[in-house]
Amino acid sequence: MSLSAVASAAAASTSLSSVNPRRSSPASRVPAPLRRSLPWRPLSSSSSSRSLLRPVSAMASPRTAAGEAASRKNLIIFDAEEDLAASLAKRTAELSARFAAERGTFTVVLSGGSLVKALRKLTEPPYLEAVDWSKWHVFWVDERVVPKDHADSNYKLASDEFLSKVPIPAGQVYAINNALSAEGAAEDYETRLRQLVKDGVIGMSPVTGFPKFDLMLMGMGPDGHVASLFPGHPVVHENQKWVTFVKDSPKPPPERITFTLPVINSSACIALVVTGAGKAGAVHKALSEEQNTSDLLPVEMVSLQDGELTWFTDKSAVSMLSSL
Ligand SMILES: O=C1O[C@H](COP(=O)(O)O)[C@@H](O)[C@H](O)[C@H]1O
Repeated sequence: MSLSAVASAAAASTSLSSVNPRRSSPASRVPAPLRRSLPWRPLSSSSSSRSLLRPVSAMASPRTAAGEAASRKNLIIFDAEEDLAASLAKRTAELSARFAAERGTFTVVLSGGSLVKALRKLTEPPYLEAVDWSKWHVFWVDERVVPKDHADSNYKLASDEFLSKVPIPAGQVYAINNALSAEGAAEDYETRLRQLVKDGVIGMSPVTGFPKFDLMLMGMGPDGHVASLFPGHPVVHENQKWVTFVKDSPKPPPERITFTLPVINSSACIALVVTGAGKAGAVHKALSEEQNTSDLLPVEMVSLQDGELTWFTDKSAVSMLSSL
């Protein structure tokens, strides 16, 4: 798929998005080559370097359950990682202002990995001065059970690249207790989350009964894993606990704690940052229409009950999506 194909898909859909979907199916108005396998309806295309797309209503698809009607999914494709980072910073700052005004706090959940570098523009003007960092409460969607100064620590990565550069109060940064076993650290983290819900720092989803974080900033591995929920691992199906653990992660280090899918899926907003050709296969499986519901990757199981999931991608990551 060339960029021009993406751009023309976006151009086609810009006019489509003005059509009332109740009167006319957007998909039926897409030019024939795009129609058959175009699950995403572009919202706008303000420049050749960006395409903003939203799934057609049918994308809420057979695999979604009742109650997910309020969920929204967007796909943004950037020419350059620099543009992605700028857009991610802008979106995060907007959400920070919105939730701080609405709730008095902004609960932000970080992953490790490549996501962290994409946050760098938040540490620069205008965001460094404009964001009310005193409202931020920071959590990890997954963490490796290693010392905080270990090269594999997601805390260390975030601290070095992001948290040390912005004035979030230290008491509002919730690292795991790495002195405990994986099981103990998961239990301890869940206990602390429950207390923060009682204290009114973290909201609760009235729909799911799980905590509702304002924004999860997450990456995805080349195998389609999110957090430390790996394909085929039984913890992917955990539906009671808020936080669980693995001791046999296929990606080192083996011992980790992770939010469970019900918690991830109760978020108000998720920004899923996925770049590079190495992730194109998982992106294709997750976003193409040819979905096999019996063999879902963890990323395919990310489906917000009542919130907005936005994929921040680049051309390489979506290069196997023939529908664009
Ligand atoms: O192990 C992990 O991997 C994923 C993906 O990392 P990436 O470098 O491929 O983006 C990350 O989201 C997760 O937090 C981390 O523990």
